[in-house]
Amino acid sequence: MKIGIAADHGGFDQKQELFEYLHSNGHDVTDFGAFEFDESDDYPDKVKPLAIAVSKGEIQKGIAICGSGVGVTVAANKVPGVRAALITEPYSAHQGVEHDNMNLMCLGGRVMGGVVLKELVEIFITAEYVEEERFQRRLRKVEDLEKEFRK
Ligand SMILES: O=C(CO)[C@H](O)[C@H](O)[C@H](O)COP(=O)(O)O
Repeated sequence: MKIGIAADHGGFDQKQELFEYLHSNGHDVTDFGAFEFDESDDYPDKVKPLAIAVSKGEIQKGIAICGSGVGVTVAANKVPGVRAALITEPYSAHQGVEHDNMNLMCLGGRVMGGVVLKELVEIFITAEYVEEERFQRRLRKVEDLEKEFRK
């Protein structure tokens, strides 16, 4: 499984730490930037390459971090095929994958840190989508929504 990670300035330090954590634990993880701290960078620019890679299926699990986690969530969900959510606690980190096939987990670097972030990442990357009819039906409806409003 390929994992991708990205952050703006609000999550830069946490992104560096999580990349090292995942890499040193033997995961296939790609850093999509930011590659240096720039307090004037903008979250849509920073999450876009990761969201595109998730959309193309090049990355199976994406992790995006900004200050609150809200900006990267909003931006990533504009890319077709991305199912991004802001995650702050363990239940949603696995249920979001099991029920909703969440493929991009968003985190707030200014509201969470350290061990909590690592725990949420562990839960997210180990969770698997459960192919039950009701979940499939709901995801088809999400795809229909996407198609309805696609230009
Ligand atoms: O949290 C964010 C968006 O939801 C961003 O990461 C920024 O931290 C936030 O917008 C604050 O921006 P600032 O330029 O650092 O004041």
